[in-house]
Amino acid sequence: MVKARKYIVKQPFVGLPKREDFEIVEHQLPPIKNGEILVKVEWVSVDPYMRAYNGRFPTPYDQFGFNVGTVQDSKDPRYPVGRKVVTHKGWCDYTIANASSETDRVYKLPDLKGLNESLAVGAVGMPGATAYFGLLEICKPKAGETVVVTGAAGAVGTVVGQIAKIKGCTVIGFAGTDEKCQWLQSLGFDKAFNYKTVDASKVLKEAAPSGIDCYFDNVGGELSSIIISQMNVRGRVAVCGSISAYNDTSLPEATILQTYLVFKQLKIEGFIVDRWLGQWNVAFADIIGWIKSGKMKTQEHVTEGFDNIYDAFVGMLQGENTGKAVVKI
Ligand SMILES: NC(=O)C1=CN([C@@H]2O[C@H](COP(=O)(O)OP(=O)(O)OC[C@H]3O[C@@H](n4cnc5c(N)ncnc54)[C@H](OP(=O)(O)O)[C@@H]3O)[C@@H](O)[C@H]2O)C=CC1
Ligand SMILES: CCCCC/C=C/C=O
Repeated sequence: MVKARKYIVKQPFVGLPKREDFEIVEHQLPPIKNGEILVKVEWVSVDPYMRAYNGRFPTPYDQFGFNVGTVQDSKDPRYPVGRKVVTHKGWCDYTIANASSETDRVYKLPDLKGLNESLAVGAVGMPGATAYFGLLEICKPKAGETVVVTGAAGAVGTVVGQIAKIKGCTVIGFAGTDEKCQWLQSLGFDKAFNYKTVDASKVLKEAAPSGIDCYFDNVGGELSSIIISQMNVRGRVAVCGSISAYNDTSLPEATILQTYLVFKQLKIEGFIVDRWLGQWNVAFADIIGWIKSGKMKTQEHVTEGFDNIYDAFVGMLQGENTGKAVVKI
């Protein structure tokens, strides 16, 4: 019998999630059954969808999310003891997973070619696949075009901007501090602006005098409306998320964008990365290749310790992370 710990969400979040919305529960894991594996978790991911999806589930529920670990016991020959795996079993230190379960989402750790295993919840995990397919399949950027990405210094945004550079585009990012913006320019972004301090409309007119062709929207809100109002005819918008409003309790006032959508004939498409689940490995292979060849850089904001996952989560929601927010268990 293994003693395990996990985070339970006790009550619906109101505004920014509070520590008392969670409870850490210690429990005995039963012996594994046929088809199951026992996993020792080493890396846990904290992501915005854990906030955004909160209202979808009746409480209490186990906090879901991707993690990376090692198989300690196995009754599934595909996942022998010692095998490194990714699961969607969330914020826990030990867990039992079933690779045949859609919700457990077990898959073998990709061959990272010596890169850090934590990347499997970042650039070589769900956020990397989000950036890859959202940009390439929805925005379809062409060399020479101008791409704007918000949430640019985060897990998804850093990968979006760097893929757009690899594809020969001019890339403009928006992030929440001057330090993040300087770092984005060191990654090769042509321009990066602190959305908290600049006049976004003005800086965009200067940085993209010929207009914007593609917009990868991670944040929503007025910043997105300003960007969309400066797009070129037949521009493409990939709506990935709206983190600017995840903690809001009521919908903010909206700018009327229909005029721009019609006259500029824009294409706007929301997406969930699961749409390409069967092709995530294609994204991972390309991203690993770009990292290994030096064309793409990654950074992680690492929090240490199981007891600190809540702090890592709200820190990420408040912009403490540059790059991917992860927790080392
Ligand atoms: N559609 C899909 O399938 C998926 C969607 N997503 C979405 O992608 C987006 C980015 O996720 P991810 O890269 O994991 O997270 P990040 O690593 O970018 O972390 C979240 C960041 O959001 C920024 N932020 C917080 N509040 C605001 C605000 N009011 N306005 C603008 N930015 C804000 C902060 O950076 P800063 O300092 O710049 O403010 C913070 O660091 C989210 O909207 C998420 O929901 C993610 C994965 C899959
Ligand atoms: C279960 C993995 C899919 C996460 C999609 C995220 C959407 C919004 O943030």
